[in-house]
Amino acid sequence: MTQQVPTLDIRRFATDKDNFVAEIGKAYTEFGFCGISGHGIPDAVVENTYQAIKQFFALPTDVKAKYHTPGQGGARGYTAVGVEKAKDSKHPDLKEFWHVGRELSGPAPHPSLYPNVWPTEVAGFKAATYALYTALEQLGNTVLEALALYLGQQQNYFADKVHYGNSILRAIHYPPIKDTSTQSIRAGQHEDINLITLLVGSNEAGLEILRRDGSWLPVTTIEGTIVVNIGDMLQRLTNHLLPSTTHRVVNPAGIAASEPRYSIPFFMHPNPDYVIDTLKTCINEQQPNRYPQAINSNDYLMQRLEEIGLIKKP
Ligand SMILES: O=C(O)CCC(=O)C(=O)O
Ligand SMILES: [Fe+2]
Repeated sequence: MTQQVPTLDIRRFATDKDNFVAEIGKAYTEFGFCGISGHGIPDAVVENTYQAIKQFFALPTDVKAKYHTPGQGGARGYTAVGVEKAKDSKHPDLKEFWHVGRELSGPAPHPSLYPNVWPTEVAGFKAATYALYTALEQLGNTVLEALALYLGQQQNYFADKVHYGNSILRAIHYPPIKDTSTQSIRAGQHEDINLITLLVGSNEAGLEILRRDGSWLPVTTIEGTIVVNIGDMLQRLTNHLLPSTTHRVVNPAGIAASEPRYSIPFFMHPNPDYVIDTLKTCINEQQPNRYPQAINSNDYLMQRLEEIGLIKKP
């Protein structure tokens, strides 16, 4: 039987907690990925965001370029095709994207929490995308509660570590592929940097994860499922108990190459001044601490953004 990334109904976290926690832990230790259904995010919240981002990406290149802020590593607003590449890859990804960050009600608790920019050309862009940001953050908090229990911590372990996290909603447009002889792919193989990623729109073909035997497994889920995967920060915190699984987005074959693809990952980050120090519950004689040196999460992020071409080395 071909293996599949499992899908779990998040409502069971309230009704069947112990089993749910065991099952989600098993899914992550095996795959680093899990589909989440029963999340209650209305279709309209997702659909409104897709409408808004499709309108934005359809704007002329020079209009979109106005929304790129130099020196921020693409943290907010627009990043053009050809800028981001996977770590260790020679070829840039075939994608452009827009980043929405946290809206702050007062002064920024950390300088990396930049203000958002919003495109004036698309009516309702902020309302639509920020509604999705908020909904995904809430779902992410619930997934982190389940993972905290799996890791032998209090359910609310992550709450005060993410409440002003520098989380980012990334709306991605992979344009139709005109040059089918290109060496680039839509998203070169990589691991996500953050704690967890919640991916909306993964029911469109193309996403694949790397299995331990070296094969690529397509992630196929039914519509409405949100795929949630572990990123490098959580892998590091858990001493690789929860693996940050390598994944990529491949170019479609044949006629499908002329179709665009859209997807919306939400990269959930800890507070920028949170220090990632390996959990004691994840260290033992068989699994000695791989990271005896703790690291500030914003410093870690900066190192990683350099590797993928989003910020220049100082
Ligand atoms: O587009 C997708 O399905 C995945 C994108 C992704 O892996 C990323 O942006 O980190
Ligand atoms: Fe990714």
